[in-house]
Amino acid sequence: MAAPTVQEKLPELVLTPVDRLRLRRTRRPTDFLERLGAGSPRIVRFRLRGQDTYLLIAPDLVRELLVAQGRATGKARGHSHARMILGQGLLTSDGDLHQRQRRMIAPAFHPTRVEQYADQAVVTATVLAEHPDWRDGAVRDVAEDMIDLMLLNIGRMLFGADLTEDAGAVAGALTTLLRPFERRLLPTSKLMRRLRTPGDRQIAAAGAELTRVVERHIAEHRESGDRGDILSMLLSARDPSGEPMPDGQVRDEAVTMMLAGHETSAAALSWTWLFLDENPSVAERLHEEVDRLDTTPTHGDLDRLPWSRAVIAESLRIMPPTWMMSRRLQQDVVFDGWTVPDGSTCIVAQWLTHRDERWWPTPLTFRPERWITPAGKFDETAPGQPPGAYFPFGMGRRVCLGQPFARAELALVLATLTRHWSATLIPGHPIDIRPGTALRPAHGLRMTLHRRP
Ligand code: HEM
Repeated sequence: MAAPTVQEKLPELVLTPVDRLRLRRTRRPTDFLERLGAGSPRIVRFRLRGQDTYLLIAPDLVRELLVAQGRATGKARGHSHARMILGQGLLTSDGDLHQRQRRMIAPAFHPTRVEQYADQAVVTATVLAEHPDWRDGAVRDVAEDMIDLMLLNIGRMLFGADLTEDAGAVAGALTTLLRPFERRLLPTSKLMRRLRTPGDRQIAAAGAELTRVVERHIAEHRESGDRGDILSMLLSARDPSGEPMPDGQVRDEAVTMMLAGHETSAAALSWTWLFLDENPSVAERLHEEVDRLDTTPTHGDLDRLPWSRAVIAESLRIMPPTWMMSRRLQQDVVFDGWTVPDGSTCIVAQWLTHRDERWWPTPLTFRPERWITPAGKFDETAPGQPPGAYFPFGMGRRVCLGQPFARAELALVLATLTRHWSATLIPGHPIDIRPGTALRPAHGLRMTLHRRP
């Protein structure tokens, strides 16, 4: 059967005035996604700020967009705010520039380098585990501590340096970036969006602050030469014609990695602390696994940490730090027999697909055992989910460049910290999500620390 023509459009999901009112009151764009996904459609067409937009929920459609049609898509318009800070870095660039940059940067994520970065992350986590602020009975905002830890990790990995003194600038810039994203998906009025989002000037100021931090590190690297970190690689990289990366591009890539690589990982670990508190038997099995390690784990121990890896995989499934992604079609594409026209925005949402009972039995139950094979190994295909049902790091040409590092880092940091510590949420602490550039706990995570015997 021939695909319907562009004129025979997929019927539009029209939100009722009550829906719109309700959504206007929520701070959570994920509520909007859930409203669109109600009734378990595979694909939904709706109007977003006067534009035809398609939400692809079924795994095969997610794959079709991100993998099969990877060349026929670009980043959606919604990235214009992000470009004010990230410039033409990997996350926000498109086409030939993106491809050239990705090729030039890929060696920085060679497996031997990833091993070094991951082992460095363990060193940083050990410092936190032994920090005087982490004492038995102390109440900490664990989400904040995870942000600080990941900022230290990304600083070491990128600049071979301690980012602590720049933490304020980086965190402030992030917050500024975060707000427009939070409102982006909601069908609110233009006025509401303007009231709730920072102006261009504030965003530009946040970008300038980040530029200052990165430029200082570039200058220091030029003086000291190769330090074995990512910035050294960026400065020494050459394109096929032997040209180095212009300084502005190095800045954009470094800022991109600083932002892409720390908030996501911190969010993943924060939710994991909460899941462990809510699921004592999971925590117990984790403690048994990490107690079997004689010393602090290293990258070489990952095979001995299947449960730690399964806990992280399950956490990334239920609380995916990247909870949705968008693309702009650069040609007509047929999805499920419907022709989606060139120029349309397509959205895929980990928040929906990862939590859909069509592909995940008891989707909201935290069950790390899904990821364990009968032989007791961690395996990402163990749940038997269809391809495209699990994509915390994206898929296809633009799959997360930091993925191998992030997976190793998360499992090793978790193992390192839980060898010495467990944590319980303080009674009455409110739990809600804050879906910004990453899905974070809206009110932080105030937890009591318990030193393990
Ligand atoms: C739990 C941790 C992380 C998660 C969940 C995550 C998620 C993602 C996702 C979903 C994408 C694809 C975005 C899209 O296709 O539109 C992405 C891209 C990217 N990520 Fe990550 N990420 C994580 C950690 C990291 C780390 C640690 C780094 C670097 C040190 C990093 C660097 C990047 C870069 C450079 C891209 C852009 C790739 C491209 O467009 O070619 N990420 N990430």
